[in-house]
Amino acid sequence: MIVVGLTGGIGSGKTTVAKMFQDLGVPVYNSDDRAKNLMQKSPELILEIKELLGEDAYKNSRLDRGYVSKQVFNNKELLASLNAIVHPAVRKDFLEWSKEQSADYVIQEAAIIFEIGSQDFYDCIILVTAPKETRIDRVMKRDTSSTFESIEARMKNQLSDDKKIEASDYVIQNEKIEQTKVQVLDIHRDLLNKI
Ligand SMILES: CC(C)(COP(=O)(O)OP(=O)(O)OC[C@H]1O[C@@H](n2cnc3c(N)ncnc32)[C@H](O)[C@@H]1O)[C@@H](O)C(=O)NCCC(=O)NCCS
Ligand SMILES: Nc1ncnc2c1ncn2[C@@H]1O[C@H](COP(=O)(O)OP(=O)(O)OP(=O)(O)O)[C@@H](O)[C@H]1O
Repeated sequence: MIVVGLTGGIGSGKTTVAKMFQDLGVPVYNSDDRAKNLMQKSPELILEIKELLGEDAYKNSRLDRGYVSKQVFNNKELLASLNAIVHPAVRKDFLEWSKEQSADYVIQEAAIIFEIGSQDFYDCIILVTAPKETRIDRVMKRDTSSTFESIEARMKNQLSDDKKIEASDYVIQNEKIEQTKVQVLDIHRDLLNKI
Protein backbone atom coordinates (compact mmCIF):
# COMPACT_ATOMS: atom_id res chain seq x y z
CA MET A 1 0.00 0.00 0.00
CA ILE A 2 1.27 3.43 -0.97
CA VAL A 3 1.29 6.09 1.75
CA VAL A 4 0.68 9.59 0.40
CA GLY A 5 1.25 12.77 2.42
CA LEU A 6 -1.10 15.67 1.67
CA THR A 7 0.09 19.01 2.95
CA GLY A 8 -0.13 22.75 2.39
CA GLY A 9 -0.06 26.01 4.30
CA ILE A 10 -2.92 27.26 6.43
CA GLY A 11 -6.07 27.84 4.34
CA SER A 12 -4.57 26.34 1.18
CA GLY A 13 -7.43 23.85 0.94
CA LYS A 14 -5.95 20.59 2.25
CA THR A 15 -9.21 19.39 3.76
CA THR A 16 -11.17 20.41 0.65
CA VAL A 17 -8.76 18.42 -1.53
CA ALA A 18 -8.73 15.51 0.93
CA LYS A 19 -12.52 15.32 0.64
CA MET A 20 -12.21 15.06 -3.17
CA PHE A 21 -9.89 12.06 -2.78
CA GLN A 22 -12.28 10.57 -0.23
CA ASP A 23 -15.10 10.91 -2.76
CA LEU A 24 -12.95 8.80 -5.12
CA GLY A 25 -12.84 6.10 -2.42
CA VAL A 26 -9.40 6.87 -0.99
CA PRO A 27 -9.09 6.50 2.82
CA VAL A 28 -7.93 9.76 4.39
CA TYR A 29 -6.44 10.30 7.86
CA ASN A 30 -6.81 13.89 9.09
CA SER A 31 -3.82 14.61 11.36
CA ASP A 32 -5.16 17.92 12.77
CA ASP A 33 -8.37 16.23 13.94
CA ARG A 34 -6.69 13.08 15.21
CA ALA A 35 -4.04 15.12 17.03
CA LYS A 36 -6.72 17.11 18.86
CA ASN A 37 -8.55 13.89 19.69
CA LEU A 38 -5.37 12.39 21.16
CA MET A 39 -4.59 15.62 23.04
CA GLN A 40 -8.04 15.32 24.57
CA LYS A 41 -8.05 11.62 25.39
CA SER A 42 -4.52 10.35 26.01
CA PRO A 43 -3.59 10.69 29.72
CA GLU A 44 0.15 10.64 28.83
CA LEU A 45 -0.23 13.46 26.30
CA ILE A 46 -2.40 15.52 28.66
CA LEU A 47 0.26 15.20 31.37
CA GLU A 48 3.10 16.18 29.04
CA ILE A 49 1.16 19.12 27.59
CA LYS A 50 0.32 20.43 31.08
CA GLU A 51 3.99 20.10 32.05
CA LEU A 52 4.97 22.12 28.97
CA LEU A 53 2.24 24.76 28.87
CA GLY A 54 0.80 24.73 32.38
CA GLU A 55 -2.57 23.68 33.80
CA ASP A 56 -4.27 26.45 31.77
CA ALA A 57 -3.78 24.39 28.61
CA TYR A 58 -6.97 22.60 29.70
CA LYS A 59 -10.14 24.36 30.82
CA ASN A 60 -12.87 22.18 32.40
CA SER A 61 -10.90 19.16 31.14
CA ARG A 62 -11.07 20.40 27.52
CA LEU A 63 -8.01 21.44 25.54
CA ASP A 64 -8.08 25.24 25.45
CA ARG A 65 -7.16 25.72 21.79
CA GLY A 66 -7.15 29.50 22.02
CA TYR A 67 -4.76 29.48 24.97
CA VAL A 68 -2.48 26.86 23.40
CA SER A 69 -2.43 28.71 20.05
CA LYS A 70 -1.45 32.00 21.72
CA GLN A 71 1.38 30.25 23.58
CA VAL A 72 2.91 28.21 20.79
CA PHE A 73 2.46 30.23 17.62
CA ASN A 74 4.37 33.12 19.16
CA ASN A 75 7.20 30.99 20.54
CA LYS A 76 9.13 28.71 18.18
CA GLU A 77 10.75 26.71 20.99
CA LEU A 78 7.44 25.97 22.68
CA LEU A 79 5.91 24.99 19.34
CA ALA A 80 8.85 22.64 18.61
CA SER A 81 8.39 21.07 22.07
CA LEU A 82 4.64 20.64 21.52
CA ASN A 83 5.27 19.13 18.07
CA ALA A 84 7.78 16.74 19.66
CA ILE A 85 5.10 15.58 22.12
CA VAL A 86 2.19 15.32 19.68
CA HIS A 87 3.89 14.10 16.51
CA PRO A 88 5.05 10.64 17.76
CA ALA A 89 1.57 9.95 19.13
CA VAL A 90 0.00 10.89 15.78
CA ARG A 91 2.53 8.75 13.88
CA LYS A 92 1.69 5.72 16.06
CA ASP A 93 -2.04 6.35 15.66
CA PHE A 94 -1.67 6.72 11.87
CA LEU A 95 0.23 3.42 11.62
CA GLU A 96 -2.50 1.62 13.57
CA TRP A 97 -5.18 3.23 11.36
CA SER A 98 -3.34 2.38 8.13
CA LYS A 99 -3.09 -1.32 9.08
CA GLU A 100 -6.89 -1.45 9.03
CA GLN A 101 -7.11 -0.05 5.48
CA SER A 102 -7.22 -2.24 2.39
CA ALA A 103 -7.04 0.39 -0.37
CA ASP A 104 -4.27 0.66 -2.99
CA TYR A 105 -3.17 3.89 -1.41
CA VAL A 106 -4.05 5.97 1.65
CA ILE A 107 -3.60 9.67 2.34
CA GLN A 108 -2.36 11.30 5.52
CA GLU A 109 -3.46 14.93 5.54
CA ALA A 110 -0.96 16.86 7.67
CA ALA A 111 -0.34 20.60 7.93
CA ILE A 112 3.28 20.08 8.85
CA ILE A 113 5.38 17.50 7.04
CA PHE A 114 8.48 19.34 5.85
CA GLU A 115 8.47 21.54 8.96
CA ILE A 116 9.07 18.51 11.20
CA GLY A 117 11.26 16.64 8.70
CA SER A 118 8.85 13.71 8.28
CA GLN A 119 8.87 13.75 4.45
CA ASP A 120 10.80 10.46 4.17
CA PHE A 121 7.97 8.64 5.87
CA TYR A 122 5.81 9.01 2.72
CA ASP A 123 6.04 7.27 -0.65
CA CYS A 124 4.99 10.55 -2.24
CA ILE A 125 3.80 13.99 -1.25
CA ILE A 126 1.00 16.16 -2.65
CA LEU A 127 1.21 19.87 -1.90
CA VAL A 128 -1.83 22.17 -2.06
CA THR A 129 -1.12 25.82 -2.82
CA ALA A 130 -3.02 29.09 -3.15
CA PRO A 131 -1.90 32.73 -2.97
CA LYS A 132 -1.26 34.01 0.56
CA GLU A 133 -4.02 36.66 0.40
CA THR A 134 -6.56 34.06 -0.76
CA ARG A 135 -5.57 31.75 2.11
CA ILE A 136 -5.95 34.48 4.73
CA ASP A 137 -9.28 35.49 3.25
CA ARG A 138 -10.55 31.89 3.28
CA VAL A 139 -9.57 31.26 6.90
CA MET A 140 -11.08 34.56 8.07
CA LYS A 141 -14.36 33.66 6.33
CA ARG A 142 -14.32 30.08 7.66
CA ASP A 143 -13.32 30.88 11.27
CA THR A 144 -15.02 34.18 11.96
CA SER A 145 -13.22 34.54 15.31
CA SER A 146 -9.76 34.36 13.65
CA THR A 147 -7.75 37.52 13.06
CA PHE A 148 -5.23 38.51 10.40
CA GLU A 149 -2.51 38.48 13.09
CA SER A 150 -3.40 35.01 14.39
CA ILE A 151 -3.29 33.57 10.86
CA GLU A 152 0.02 35.28 10.11
CA ALA A 153 1.48 33.89 13.36
CA ARG A 154 0.74 30.36 12.10
CA MET A 155 2.08 31.15 8.64
CA LYS A 156 5.36 32.31 10.18
CA ASN A 157 5.76 28.82 11.62
CA GLN A 158 5.30 27.15 8.24
CA LEU A 159 7.80 26.79 5.40
CA SER A 160 7.29 28.90 2.28
CA ASP A 161 5.52 27.30 -0.70
CA ASP A 162 8.67 27.75 -2.82
CA LYS A 163 10.62 25.38 -0.58
CA LYS A 164 7.75 22.91 -0.33
CA ILE A 165 7.08 22.89 -4.10
CA GLU A 166 10.64 21.75 -4.78
CA ALA A 167 10.31 18.84 -2.39
CA SER A 168 6.84 17.65 -3.44
CA ASP A 169 5.87 15.06 -6.04
CA TYR A 170 2.60 16.74 -7.03
CA VAL A 171 1.43 20.34 -6.62
CA ILE A 172 -2.26 21.23 -6.72
CA GLN A 173 -3.07 24.87 -7.37
CA ASN A 174 -6.31 25.31 -5.52
CA GLU A 175 -8.00 28.39 -6.89
CA LYS A 176 -11.03 27.56 -9.05
CA ILE A 177 -12.67 24.52 -7.50
CA GLU A 178 -13.50 22.88 -10.86
CA GLN A 179 -9.83 23.05 -11.86
CA THR A 180 -8.83 21.59 -8.51
CA LYS A 181 -11.10 18.60 -9.14
CA VAL A 182 -9.41 17.98 -12.50
CA GLN A 183 -5.95 18.06 -10.86
CA VAL A 184 -7.13 15.63 -8.15
CA LEU A 185 -8.46 13.19 -10.76
CA ASP A 186 -5.18 13.36 -12.75
CA ILE A 187 -3.13 12.59 -9.62
CA HIS A 188 -5.50 9.78 -8.60
CA ARG A 189 -5.11 8.13 -12.04
CA ASP A 190 -1.36 8.60 -11.95
CA LEU A 191 -1.08 7.02 -8.49
CA LEU A 192 -3.24 4.05 -9.53
CA ASN A 193 -0.98 3.55 -12.57
CA LYS A 194 2.03 3.30 -10.26
CA ILE A 195 0.53 0.41 -8.30
C1 LIG B 1 -2.63 24.84 18.67
C2 LIG B 1 -3.86 24.01 18.36
C3 LIG B 1 -4.52 23.49 19.63
C4 LIG B 1 -4.87 24.93 17.61
O1 LIG B 1 -6.04 24.22 17.26
P1 LIG B 1 -6.98 24.79 16.08
O2 LIG B 1 -8.25 23.99 16.12
O3 LIG B 1 -7.09 26.26 16.21
O4 LIG B 1 -6.20 24.52 14.74
P2 LIG B 1 -5.97 23.15 13.91
O5 LIG B 1 -5.28 22.13 14.77
O6 LIG B 1 -7.22 22.70 13.25
O7 LIG B 1 -4.91 23.61 12.84
C5 LIG B 1 -5.31 24.55 11.84
C6 LIG B 1 -4.10 24.98 11.08
O8 LIG B 1 -3.14 25.63 11.95
C7 LIG B 1 -1.83 25.36 11.49
N1 LIG B 1 -1.06 24.57 12.50
C8 LIG B 1 -1.53 23.68 13.42
N2 LIG B 1 -0.51 23.12 14.11
C9 LIG B 1 0.61 23.65 13.59
C10 LIG B 1 1.98 23.47 13.87
N3 LIG B 1 2.38 22.62 14.82
N4 LIG B 1 2.89 24.19 13.15
C11 LIG B 1 2.49 25.06 12.19
N5 LIG B 1 1.20 25.27 11.88
C12 LIG B 1 0.28 24.58 12.57
C13 LIG B 1 -2.02 24.51 10.22
O9 LIG B 1 -2.09 25.30 9.10
C14 LIG B 1 -3.33 23.82 10.47
O10 LIG B 1 -3.92 23.31 9.32
C15 LIG B 1 -3.50 22.82 17.44
O11 LIG B 1 -3.24 23.26 16.13
C16 LIG B 1 -2.29 22.07 17.94
O12 LIG B 1 -2.36 21.48 18.99
N6 LIG B 1 -1.19 22.13 17.18
C17 LIG B 1 0.07 21.54 17.64
C18 LIG B 1 0.08 20.04 17.47
C19 LIG B 1 0.26 19.70 16.03
O13 LIG B 1 1.33 19.82 15.50
N7 LIG B 1 -0.82 19.28 15.35
C20 LIG B 1 -0.73 18.95 13.93
C21 LIG B 1 -0.91 17.51 13.69
S1 LIG B 1 0.56 16.54 13.86
N1 LIG C 1 -10.94 26.48 -4.39
C1 LIG C 1 -11.64 27.05 -3.42
N2 LIG C 1 -12.49 28.04 -3.69
C2 LIG C 1 -13.21 28.66 -2.71
N3 LIG C 1 -13.14 28.32 -1.41
C3 LIG C 1 -12.31 27.33 -1.07
C4 LIG C 1 -11.52 26.64 -2.05
N4 LIG C 1 -10.77 25.70 -1.42
C5 LIG C 1 -11.09 25.79 -0.11
N5 LIG C 1 -12.01 26.74 0.10
C6 LIG C 1 -12.58 27.16 1.41
O1 LIG C 1 -11.51 27.77 2.14
C7 LIG C 1 -11.53 27.39 3.50
C8 LIG C 1 -10.19 26.69 3.83
O2 LIG C 1 -10.14 25.45 3.16
P1 LIG C 1 -9.70 24.12 3.92
O3 LIG C 1 -10.34 24.06 5.25
O4 LIG C 1 -9.89 22.99 2.98
O5 LIG C 1 -8.13 24.46 4.05
P2 LIG C 1 -7.02 23.80 4.95
O6 LIG C 1 -5.75 23.92 4.21
O7 LIG C 1 -7.45 22.42 5.33
O8 LIG C 1 -7.07 24.78 6.20
P3 LIG C 1 -6.26 24.75 7.61
O9 LIG C 1 -4.83 24.88 7.29
O10 LIG C 1 -6.78 25.92 8.35
O11 LIG C 1 -6.61 23.44 8.27
C9 LIG C 1 -12.74 26.48 3.68
O12 LIG C 1 -13.80 27.25 4.17
C10 LIG C 1 -13.02 25.98 2.26
O13 LIG C 1 -14.37 25.67 2.08
